[in-house]
Amino acid sequence: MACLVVSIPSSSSPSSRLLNNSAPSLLCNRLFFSRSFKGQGGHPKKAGVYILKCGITKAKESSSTKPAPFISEPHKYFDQVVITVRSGDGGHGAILSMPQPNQRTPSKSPAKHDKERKKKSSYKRDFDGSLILPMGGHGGDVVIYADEGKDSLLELHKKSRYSAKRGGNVDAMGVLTSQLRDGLAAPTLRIPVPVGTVVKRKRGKLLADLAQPGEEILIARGGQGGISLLEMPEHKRKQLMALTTNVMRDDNDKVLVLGQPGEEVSLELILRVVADVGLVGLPNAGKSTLLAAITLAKPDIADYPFTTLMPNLGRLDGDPSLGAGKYTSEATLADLPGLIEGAHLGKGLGRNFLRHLRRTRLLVHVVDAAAENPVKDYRTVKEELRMYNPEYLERPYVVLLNKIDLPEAFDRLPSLIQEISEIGCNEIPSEPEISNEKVIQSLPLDSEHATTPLVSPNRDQKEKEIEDYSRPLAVVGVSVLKGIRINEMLKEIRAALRKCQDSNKALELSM
Ligand SMILES: Nc1nc2c(ncn2[C@@H]2O[C@H](COP(=O)(O)OP(=O)(O)OP(=O)(O)O)[C@@H](O)[C@H]2O)c(=O)[nH]1
Repeated sequence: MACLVVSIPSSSSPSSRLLNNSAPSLLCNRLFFSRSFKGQGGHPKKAGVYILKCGITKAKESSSTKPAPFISEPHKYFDQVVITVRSGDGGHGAILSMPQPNQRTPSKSPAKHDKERKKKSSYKRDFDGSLILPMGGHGGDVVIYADEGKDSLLELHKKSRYSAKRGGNVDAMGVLTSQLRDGLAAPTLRIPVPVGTVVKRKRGKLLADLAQPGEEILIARGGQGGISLLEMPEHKRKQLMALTTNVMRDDNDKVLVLGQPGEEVSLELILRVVADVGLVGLPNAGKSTLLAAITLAKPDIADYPFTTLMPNLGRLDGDPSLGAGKYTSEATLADLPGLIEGAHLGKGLGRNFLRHLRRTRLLVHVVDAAAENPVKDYRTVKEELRMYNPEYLERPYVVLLNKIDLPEAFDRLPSLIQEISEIGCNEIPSEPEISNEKVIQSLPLDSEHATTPLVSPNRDQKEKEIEDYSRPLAVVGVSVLKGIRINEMLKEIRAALRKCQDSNKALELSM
């Protein structure tokens, strides 16, 4: 039995979570673990080391269940993948000859002659009487479509090549008969991706933005099936060429008999979450708790930072007080992983996720009001948003001062509300500067991969400070965990959503 001694800083830290979660699944087939904690002087709970005892077991190799490829940092992969797709080759046609009249029978009975004539006339013919010869089947196309049932691109990492089937060949024994059919066309290979997936050629141009469920794009067209040719002795050719277009003239014609090859395309798929509202804040502020409190989503919640590794989505019901108009106040909320200082440069988990705010129309800042300096935290997040994309600061937003069930938060709530409400200028942009479409169009796709922050071409924006952008639409003290002032918070979020809708309508009218 071998002993593996591992120093684990804290049992609840992300690193130990990674160990707890991933190690057994990686190694259990071969090893077993027993874990004990040795603190200093044998005292439990003091700084020390974990001893992992591992031994080799005779784990059964399951032939049917292959171990899934290990994805060590799923958050880095859930929204981006490179795949290669190939459409199917076309099926082959055939080189055919006309059936020979039976030479052994010296004289044909009239009945037999009639039968043969009928047989000849039952060949498929075009409107001008020329023969239609069978073709090889069309190779399978490759289509990518937006499927509401998918929420990440993780699955596509398990398989990086997708090939459609080839078309069927003309099934012939070399002789033209009336039974000959075209080769079977191969089915289209349909690859589902989450709604909000952007499809690009690898290091190339944008092909599609599949922002609506069911939207699809034909990525690679299957190869065309080969045609069939009639092989004829020279002396009969003249007469037959009048009857069919596909009479062989020379060896080069044979090329047409082979099905055309399918196309191979390397693609980059990038997911941009589609949500109306983006929840932003430092790690541990309570974003996931908020999502779980007001929607049916079940995000991971824990008291250590970066519990959220991938954006979680939840659906906020419409406001019942609006009666029939309630459905206009429904919204999708996205809980993004916590941002930290330097997120726009890729620190923490930030940069990968900042792009998921692009399609949102309202931001909800969640601030831990019990933290040491909530105002500084709030500014940090705003600054990160500004550095990544200044247009994010032009979106309407609401600030939630969370955890007011804790006395340290509750006592300073009035002063915090006042201080945060006053950060920014009073004017609300006279014309709505952002619509989702406008934002998406204005952002170059290359910025997905840029290592430097995205800088708007607008010089004014570049020079603007946080104070130069508008103030929050509302600042609300709340405890999402204890359910304090939830209704007031929902009222403000819905009012802000309505405002966004109104300004989008105004924008549409002005265009
Ligand atoms: N006392 C109190 N604790 C809260 C409240 N809301 C959230 N928490 C706690 O704060 C911790 C962090 O909450 P999360 O919802 O995971 O925070 P998050 O902002 O999603 O964190 P990341 O995933 O790191 O971005 C958890 O232990 C929650 O129980 C609240 O209103 N009051």
